[in-house]
Amino acid sequence: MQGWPAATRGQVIGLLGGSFDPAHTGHVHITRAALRRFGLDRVWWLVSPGNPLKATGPAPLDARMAQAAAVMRHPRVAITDIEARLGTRITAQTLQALQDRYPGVRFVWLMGADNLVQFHRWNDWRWIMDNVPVGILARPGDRLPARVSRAARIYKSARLPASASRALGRQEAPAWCFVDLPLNDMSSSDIRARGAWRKRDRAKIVRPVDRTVGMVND
Ligand SMILES: Nc1ncnc2c1ncn2[C@@H]1O[C@H](COP(=O)(O)OP(=O)(O)OP(=O)(O)O)[C@@H](O)[C@H]1O
Ligand SMILES: O=C(O)c1ccc[n+]([C@@H]2O[C@H](COP(=O)([O-])O)[C@@H](O)[C@H]2O)c1
Repeated sequence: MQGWPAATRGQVIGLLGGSFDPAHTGHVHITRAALRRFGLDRVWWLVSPGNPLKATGPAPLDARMAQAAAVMRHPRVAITDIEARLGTRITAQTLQALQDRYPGVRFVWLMGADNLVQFHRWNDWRWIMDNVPVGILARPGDRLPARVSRAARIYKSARLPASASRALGRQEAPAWCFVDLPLNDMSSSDIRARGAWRKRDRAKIVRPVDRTVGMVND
């Protein structure tokens, strides 16, 4: 979307950061689950200029934004290039900038279980835990490793049971919650490995690379 998404005081906004290189049904699936399970008013996708821990850069931002907008169509979900606008790619900095820009709005950081496994390698990851509630969504292969990850162990006492997940956005940080959900095994790296993304003229792709997307969005 162009410009800054609207939000009003007291709203709970889930932030799903990602390379989205390309976006796929797994992203759609967890976004819809997050809206429901974490009681969110909105979800904003933060299409990243580039993951600070990945050596190789993603496809051009415009192409990833267009693909993401084609895949994720939902009245309560906005596809944004907020990090490019802010000039940030480190999540802690992005969150701090958003808190400054949207006073009174409650943000929840969303991520798949694979990211919890290596969360302790992120820049200022403890700042994130201490300042923003975190919602974790199950991902094939990563449910168990996530639960025993370093971040999960260190912040064990801040874990909210899944039965209380809808309260996550109203909790004071540190608070995190892991929810199980029907698994979706899509991944961007698989799509890239199949040549279904990078080998095309990415700037022109505006339709979903995965035909099941229509069903998921219905
Ligand atoms: N199938 C999935 N199930 C659960 N979470 C997912 C799934 N796909 C992506 N995610 C989560 O969505 C966020 C953005 O993911 P990202 O854009 O990196 O896609 P990806 O498929 O993980 O890409 P790659 O394969 O290149 O690592 C991350 O928090 C990731 O954990
Ligand atoms: O801030 C960090 O150090 C950091 C390290 C790794 C990943 N992230 C963010 O995590 C999100 C998921 O990244 P990715 O590449 O797995 O889609 C995306 O918003 C990244 O910017 C952030």
